[in-house]
Amino acid sequence: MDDLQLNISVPKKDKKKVKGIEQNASEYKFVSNPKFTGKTIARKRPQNLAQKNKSVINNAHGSPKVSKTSEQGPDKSDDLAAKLRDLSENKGKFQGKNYQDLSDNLQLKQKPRSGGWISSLFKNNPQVPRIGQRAIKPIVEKVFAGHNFSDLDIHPHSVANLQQNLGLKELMTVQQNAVPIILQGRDVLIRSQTGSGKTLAYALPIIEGLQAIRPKLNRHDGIRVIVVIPTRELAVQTYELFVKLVKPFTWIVPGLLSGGQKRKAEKARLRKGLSILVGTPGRINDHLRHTQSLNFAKTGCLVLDEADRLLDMGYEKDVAAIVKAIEDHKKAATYDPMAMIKQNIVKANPVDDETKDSNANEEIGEVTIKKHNLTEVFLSKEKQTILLSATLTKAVENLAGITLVNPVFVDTSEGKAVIADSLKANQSNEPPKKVKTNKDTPKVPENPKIVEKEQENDTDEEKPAEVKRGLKAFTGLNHPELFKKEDVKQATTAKDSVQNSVEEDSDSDSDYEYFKVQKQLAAKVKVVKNSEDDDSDEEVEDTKLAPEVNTFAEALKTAVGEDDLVLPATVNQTFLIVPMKLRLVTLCSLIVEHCVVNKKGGKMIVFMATLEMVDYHSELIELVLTGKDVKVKKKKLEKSKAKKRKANEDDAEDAESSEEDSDEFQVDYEEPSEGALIPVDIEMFSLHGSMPHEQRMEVFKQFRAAKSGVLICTDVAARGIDVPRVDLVLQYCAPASATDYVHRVGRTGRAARVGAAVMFLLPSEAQFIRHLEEKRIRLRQTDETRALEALRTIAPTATSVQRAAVAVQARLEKTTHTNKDWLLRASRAYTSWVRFYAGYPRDVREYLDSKKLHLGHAAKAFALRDAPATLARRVKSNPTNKKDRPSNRLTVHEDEEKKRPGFAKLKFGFGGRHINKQSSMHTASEYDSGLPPLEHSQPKKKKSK
Ligand SMILES: Nc1ncnc2c1ncn2[C@@H]1O[C@H](COP(=O)(O)OP(=O)(O)OP(=O)(O)O)[C@@H](O)[C@H]1O
Repeated sequence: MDDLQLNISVPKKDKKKVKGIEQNASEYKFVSNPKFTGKTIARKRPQNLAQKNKSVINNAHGSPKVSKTSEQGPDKSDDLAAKLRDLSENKGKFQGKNYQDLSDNLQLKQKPRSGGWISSLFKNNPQVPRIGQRAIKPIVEKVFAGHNFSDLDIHPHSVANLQQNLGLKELMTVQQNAVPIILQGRDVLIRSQTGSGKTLAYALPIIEGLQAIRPKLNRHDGIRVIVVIPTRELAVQTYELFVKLVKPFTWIVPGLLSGGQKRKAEKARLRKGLSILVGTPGRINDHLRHTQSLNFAKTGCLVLDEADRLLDMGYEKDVAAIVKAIEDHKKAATYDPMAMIKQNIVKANPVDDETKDSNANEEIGEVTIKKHNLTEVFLSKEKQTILLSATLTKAVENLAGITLVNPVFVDTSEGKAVIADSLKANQSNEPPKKVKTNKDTPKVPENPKIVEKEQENDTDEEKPAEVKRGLKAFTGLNHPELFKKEDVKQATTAKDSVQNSVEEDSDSDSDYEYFKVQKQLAAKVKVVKNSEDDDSDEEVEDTKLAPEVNTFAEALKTAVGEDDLVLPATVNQTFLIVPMKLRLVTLCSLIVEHCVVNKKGGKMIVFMATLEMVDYHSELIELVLTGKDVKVKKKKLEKSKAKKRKANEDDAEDAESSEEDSDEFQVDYEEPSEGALIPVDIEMFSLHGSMPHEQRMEVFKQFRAAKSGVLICTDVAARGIDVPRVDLVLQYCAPASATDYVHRVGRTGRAARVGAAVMFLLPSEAQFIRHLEEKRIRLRQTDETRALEALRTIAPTATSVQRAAVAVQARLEKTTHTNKDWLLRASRAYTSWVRFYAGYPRDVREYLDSKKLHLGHAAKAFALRDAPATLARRVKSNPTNKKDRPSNRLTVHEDEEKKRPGFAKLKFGFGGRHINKQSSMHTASEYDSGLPPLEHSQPKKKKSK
């Protein structure tokens, strides 16, 4: 263990360096050890060394003695004057206490028996490397399109509502490109950068499609739209947008199912009826299993927002189950009076195209409102699917291949496929086009109306039957009434033959497999149909109809293969290399600088790795910087303490030993010479996935409303959330992937606003920048020498930046060592981070290598003074430290499976439960959706004889 202890001594040969620092005390610099190898550099301190090295000893009478070390210093008189001033300012503070004067002039003292290891904040730090910038040309996106909402073919009430209630007039690029296509009822995959207005790009046409349904919808008509979203906060935000958009159309009712809430209330809401359902996949699935009134027979549109996240969080089964439920419910809905009436009317009054068009439109005053194809989709048994994300992955490509039929790919980044249409290639019978450069990009008419018109022609005139069949691969085959009789016959024959061939080797338990089979089936049926239509042209038709060989597939493949990431050009991206020991004080400094010094009223988000880190850091920083005690959190803590006390009645003995432990941590601490820190007014917030639902929602609401403040959070806040006025994103812990980096940074600089993003890296992590550069992300290194300057604002009596930093660190450590609770929280945060660090995904592990961590220095970054092994033992041995396991939304009991007839069975996990193998260790608890928790199996009691 010796090699993990921290060194407090100053070896003689280092003294020159120390003096050098003292000389330039005003010019702050990280002191580095140039020979740092990333391995342990500290050594055990001989017990008596501290005494020998005391430079300023304040004896019981307060008379300062100057040590040899300081005598040798060239700026002796200055230094002495500073010390004398300190002494007069802090009269009496040092009575009877011993302080060392090392490189940073101040040291914390600790009882030798609690490990006896203390370290200097500025000593033995590894050198901060300079990372030059490579010539990377980031991809840019034009955010605004230069058109207005009134240019779209949408209801004037919607245009007015957007302007009056949302303050929106000009269209964003993604909206201009995507709205007309969605109004066409086409399946779409949309990729555009963070904060580019994707939510409105799908919500607006959906409302447009729904409001045109006549007779008007009512809430009992069933759920028409399902929007699946990975996190609760994003679900709430999206739901709120729908609420705003339906203002002019009060008969459309949006609803929210987001987990964490009482099932009973949600059930009641579902019974009352909804037109649009926004929810997290786990919760929707939960209701699918337990709520009889939830029915998707009328669902005409499915939106999968943050599609890549939905998949990499292990939600793919939930998503597949929802898609399948829509399919099953539609299939099961044999009696549909509205559809029958509509069909009969059509049969009785065959009309020509012109009359049909005029019937389809409605007159409002002098304006004629067009009925779009999407409205027809809502009235049929078909379904439109929309996938969205700012980042694409192979998994999204697979999902698109499985769920989208004859889709359109909208990518708004420069030089990419603006619109790649799977039907366009088929029509022209041209080989698939390359979409890498502007030159090769499929031509898109500038006016969205033209796009719409062209597509109308494509679908309505040239290939209506094909579109009808192809567009809805899953629903069409199961709803023969949509086809002519002969089509049905062929479809059924083809279906049978494909089904037979596939059933043998398919995994009938897997929803995902089910969709693959369905997709194959749909493609094969199309081929069969066409070969019968024209035998001689078989080969050509085959190529034409295979959805894989088209512009869409090529464009998507290229986009995924290139793996380039796009960030708003308005965000100034930088990184700061901070030695481990200085991380916490540097964080405090940046918070003070951003919220107090530079921009009064700055609003920032700080991303940390684990929920334990979030809890601990937010409370600690709030207490140290503002002096405020967090009452709510304390209450929560007391509650959980009481609960634990009840549960552990027989822990009296352990409690006693814990008391002893806390004694051990009563550090002989005194304020450093700088005296008390000046409290500043900063509002702190914290957010993570394991917080109680109400608290989580309240924090989100408060932070959104706040004019300034700091939100410390995990990646639960990295996706989609749109908090106004966030002007700085700070990544305190490196992200698990370049994609996560993009989404975290994307919380600022939204809708073309200016923002800044800073990432903290350890010296050993510096090469992570190269990894980001490979994805065309370019960052600039910030000068670390100024990073701590803001601390002088809160420690104004400090004579140097270093002194201020030590004073803040001292206060942080003092707070952490006040009592057992604090220490446990710190230890938990520390161990959770170490564990997290060891679990970085393989492709970033070479840059974020846990073997290069200095665990002793890391303890300092958690304001701990104890050796890592002691901490780990403490955390492990404390019986009250057993955390409640987060409820696992991926677990479903077998008896629940049976509640909904026809619901697909999932694979068996341990102990008769179904467990999704792909649940990610990094995110599982963050995205809990409220399903019942795992029950711990009780060990069988031995029968007493
Ligand atoms: N036409 C518009 N003009 C101005 N602001 C807009 C417009 N459309 C949307 N916005 C605003 O842009 C912000 C970002 O929108 P949104 O949350 O939909 O982005 P996003 O692309 O979904 O981002 P992310 O990928 O991070 O989820 C929101 O504050 C929204 O109100």
